[in-house]
Amino acid sequence: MATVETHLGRLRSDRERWLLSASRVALVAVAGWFLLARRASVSIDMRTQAGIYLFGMVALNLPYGGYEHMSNLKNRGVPFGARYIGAYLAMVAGFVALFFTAPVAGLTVAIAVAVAKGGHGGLRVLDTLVGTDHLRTTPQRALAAFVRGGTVMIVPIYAWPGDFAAFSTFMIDIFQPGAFEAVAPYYGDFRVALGAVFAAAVAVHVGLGFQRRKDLTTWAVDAGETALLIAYFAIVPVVAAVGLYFPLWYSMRQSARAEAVRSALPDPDPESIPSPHRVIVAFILGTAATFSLAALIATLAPNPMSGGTLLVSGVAFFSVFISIIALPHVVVGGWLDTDRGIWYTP
Ligand SMILES: CC1=C(/C=C/C(C)=C/C=C/C(C)=C/C=O)C(C)(C)CCC1
Repeated sequence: MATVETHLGRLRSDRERWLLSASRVALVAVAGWFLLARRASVSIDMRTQAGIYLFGMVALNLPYGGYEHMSNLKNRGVPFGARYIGAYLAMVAGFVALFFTAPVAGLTVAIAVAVAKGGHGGLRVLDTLVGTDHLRTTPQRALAAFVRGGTVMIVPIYAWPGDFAAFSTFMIDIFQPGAFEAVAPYYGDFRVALGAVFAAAVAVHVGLGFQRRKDLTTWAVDAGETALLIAYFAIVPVVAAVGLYFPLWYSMRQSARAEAVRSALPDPDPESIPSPHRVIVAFILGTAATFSLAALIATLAPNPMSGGTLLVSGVAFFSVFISIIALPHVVVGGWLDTDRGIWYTP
């Protein structure tokens, strides 16, 4: 039996506490390993990084996304499910069209999706499991989400410019070979300007949170985790860093949040629990739709092997693909569905 303690008005079980701690320990361990490796002049090559990314994102993180949809759509009736899936597919189609017609804009949106997902998802974990009393207004919450999510992409844009630009090129080349060249000369200035905006955002977020805190712990956990994420993305090479962040941090913490939400609700009516065969059919249909979409994009795109080798091209292709299916996940499932969306917090 998990012991339950009241913390800032929230309920946390041992398992939820364990998952939060495990996500922090995992990031510290990965960053520590890369720090030691660098000191010992051991560098990991791009093939290994790409293998880590694909394992983390495809084998570990993708199934978690499927689970989020399943639990979100469970028992919500056919009209709701149809509207949700309709809106979802419309956004997917729009984003695919954007990549084909304006891939630089497509890449920009993909980066924004990763920031939004890490940021808003992370904020909801804090809401449920830690407390966010230090974040009083909507603009302050938006700033908190920007800072948390910004660690995932903005810190690597600054800390790993070579690899970031190379993979940006591969992602764009899938659709229009050579199109990155038009913006490549601005990367250096953009990197410095974005880095400065981000540093200012972090300072304001941490400072304002301290000023408005009710309880020092909540603010300290937020500030400490922000510092951990910044250090992690600055130390760990970008491809391995992103590939491990989503399964080890994002999904692990969301599953702790989902557990807390579930245990805060009354026990479900046994009649409303879907039968195993419906769950299995839904999972298979979801998997088939996901893989068919990937196959369709790979078939239609002029240059799906833009990175040259299988693993490097796989990272570029999967990053485009996961962003395409994650955009409606964030907008439809996360922002529009305020009743029981993917980041629902009671
Ligand atoms: C631009 C760029 C990248 C982009 C990755 C993206 C955009 C990942 C999106 C992930 C999402 C949305 C996951 C959701 O669960 C890499 C590969 C890190 C390499 C460096 C350059």
